[in-house]
Amino acid sequence: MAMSGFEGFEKRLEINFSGDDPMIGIGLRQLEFELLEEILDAVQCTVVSAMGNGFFDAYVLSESSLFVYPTKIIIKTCGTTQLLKSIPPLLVHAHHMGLHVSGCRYTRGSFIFPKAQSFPHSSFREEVMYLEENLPSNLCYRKACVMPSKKSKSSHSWHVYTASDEQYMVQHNPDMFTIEVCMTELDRILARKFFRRPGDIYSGDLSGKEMTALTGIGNINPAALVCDFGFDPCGYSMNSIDGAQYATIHVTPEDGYSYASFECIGSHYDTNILEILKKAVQVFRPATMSISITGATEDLYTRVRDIFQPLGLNCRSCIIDEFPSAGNVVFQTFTTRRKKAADI
Ligand SMILES: C[S@+](CC[C@H](N)C(=O)[O-])C[C@H]1O[C@@H](n2cnc3c(N)ncnc32)[C@H](O)[C@@H]1O
Repeated sequence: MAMSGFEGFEKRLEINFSGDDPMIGIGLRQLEFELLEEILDAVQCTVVSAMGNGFFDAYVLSESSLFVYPTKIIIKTCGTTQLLKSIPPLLVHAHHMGLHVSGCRYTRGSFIFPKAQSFPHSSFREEVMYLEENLPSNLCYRKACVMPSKKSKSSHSWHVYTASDEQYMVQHNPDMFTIEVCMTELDRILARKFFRRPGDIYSGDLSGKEMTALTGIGNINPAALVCDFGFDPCGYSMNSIDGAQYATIHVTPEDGYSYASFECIGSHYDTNILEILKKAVQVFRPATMSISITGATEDLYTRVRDIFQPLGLNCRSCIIDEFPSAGNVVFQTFTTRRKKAADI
């Protein structure tokens, strides 16, 4: 942990694969646990809890989450983890299974403690150089961009890198989108629910279950299965699985650098997703928030913006950029009325 505090803002890496393997129905899910541990070792985090269904496996990590689908892997890590170092061992193991990379997307917000990060995360420039050096040359459609929250010098930006090959451009499903919510300055009373009670002797699993119930996180999507973990003395992580779709929440409740994230994937035909998003934000009532949607339509990001107004969270900036194979990435920032737009 940084001397200054825990870095809640996550780095997120999604890698898509393709191949002629007859086992493609299982694909990356065949990876033995020891090999997953080896990949996570390079990142400097560990598995603390796991579950799966017919579609994918979901792991809660000591620093955020890992999702393994047959041809897609998503790793999200916070703190001072070195997420991009997962790429070389992951590509080696995938290659042994007859899978090759067809698409990659790396995203993150602005770190609260950027100086605490080490190689290859000391700057976005360094991250992009590392990605360029470690991804195969068939990913010829590449783009890196920092999306600011304001035209002037901004304190919060969304960093996006995408790379894909011809095949991924064809296979990519435009009906799906990813929502990444980063919340800071959490309501202090609500944040306290993510501290363990002094003297409790619960395991991380039991503590997580208690936090899920106490905070209302368990009601966000009653149809989903939840795997949760409560850290000691504070902090919380959960993954939920609902068919082929996941959602994940991570909480750093410490005052001064409180942070929570919510992420889910959705389909443009799924009308329930906005209600889920609204419920997730209400658990934390942040004073500042950013929402990034990859694969967004105008209808979707407008509706997302509008659901938060009744909660007192006003949209302060909205920036849109197009990425090959990822479609539109829309980055919106919000603050409560009591905060001035100049604060973000
Ligand atoms: C892993 S969790 C959730 C991370 C997530 N990215 C976030 O901050 O939203 C981080 C919280 O758990 C606390 N924590 C306690 N023990 C920890 C451990 N062994 N590893 C990581 N975090 C731990 C941290 O102080 C922090 O409040």
